[in-house]
Amino acid sequence: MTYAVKEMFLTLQGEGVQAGRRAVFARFAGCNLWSGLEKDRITAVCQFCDTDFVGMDGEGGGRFQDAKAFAKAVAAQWGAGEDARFVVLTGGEPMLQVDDALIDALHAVGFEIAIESNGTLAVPRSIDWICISPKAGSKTIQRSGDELKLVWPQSGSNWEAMQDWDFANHLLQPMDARADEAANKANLAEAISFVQTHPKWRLSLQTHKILGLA
Ligand SMILES: C[S@@+](CC[C@H](N)C(=O)[O-])C[C@H]1O[C@@H](n2cnc3c(N)ncnc32)[C@H](O)[C@@H]1O
Ligand SMILES: Nc1nc2[nH]cc(C(=O)O)c2c(=O)[nH]1
Ligand code: SF4
Ligand SMILES: [Mg+2]
Repeated sequence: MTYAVKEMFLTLQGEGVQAGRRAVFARFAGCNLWSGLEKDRITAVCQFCDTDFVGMDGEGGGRFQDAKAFAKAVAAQWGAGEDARFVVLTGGEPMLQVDDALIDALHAVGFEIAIESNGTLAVPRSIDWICISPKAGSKTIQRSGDELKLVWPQSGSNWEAMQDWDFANHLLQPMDARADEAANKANLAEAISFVQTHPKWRLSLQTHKILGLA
C-alpha cells in the first residue's frame, strides 16, 4: 500500500481536548465527502471545509511507498527526542488510506496516534485517540471514540442522537466561514450559547488559527 499525502508538518494540535500539544500533522490527500475543488463545493455533502487536501504538493507531502517510509518521514518531522511523540492523521479523510501496517509502523517508532475523521468509515481501535466530526447528510458509521467534535451551527445534524453514541468527550467547534467575518461572529455566538445551555458539550476553538500556526 502506498500513501498519498498532501502535507506533513510539525505544529501544536489546535483543536479539541488535546489542544496545545506538540504534534506532527500528516494530511492525507482526498476525501469522500468533497472533491476539494471549489467548483464542486456547492454540490458536495460537506460544504464548509476549511482545508486544501488536493494533490501531494504541500510541504512534506508526496507519495510514500510503504508504511515504513511514511513513519520515517513522521519521525523526521518530530526530530530528536523520544518523549510524548504524537502524530495526528488528518486530511482530507484519513480513513480512506490508513491501514494496520501504517498504525503498526508509527507505533514502532514510538508515536501515540490520533486521528481526525468524518466517521463515515470504521476506525481501528488500535489508534490511540479517535476524534470523529460527523457531517450532516452523511452516515456516521464510527459511533465511539475519545472525542466527538461537532462543527456548529450545522443544519440537519442531530446532536441529540449523538449523545447516545459512545464518546468520552463532546465538543462543539464554531464553523469557520472563512472570509465572512459577520458569519464567523454569529457562529461563535451560537456555539457559546449552545454550550451555555447544554453542559455536556464543551467549546473547541481552532486555536492554531488564533495563534498563527499551521
Ligand atoms: C479538515 S477536517 C479533516 C478530517 C476529516 N475529514 C473530518 O472532517 O473530520 C479536520 C477537522 O476540521 C473540521 N473543520 C473543517 N472545516 C471546518 C470549518 N469551516 N470550521 C470549523 N471546523 C472545520 C472538521 O470538522 C474536522 O473536525
Ligand atoms: N494546528 C492544527 N491543529 C489542527 N487540528 C485539526 C486540524 C485538521 O485540519 O485536521 C488541524 C490543523 O490543520 N492544524
Ligand atoms: S469531511 Fe473533512 S476533509 Fe472532507 S470536506 Fe468535510 S471537513 Fe473537509
Ligand atoms: Mg485544519
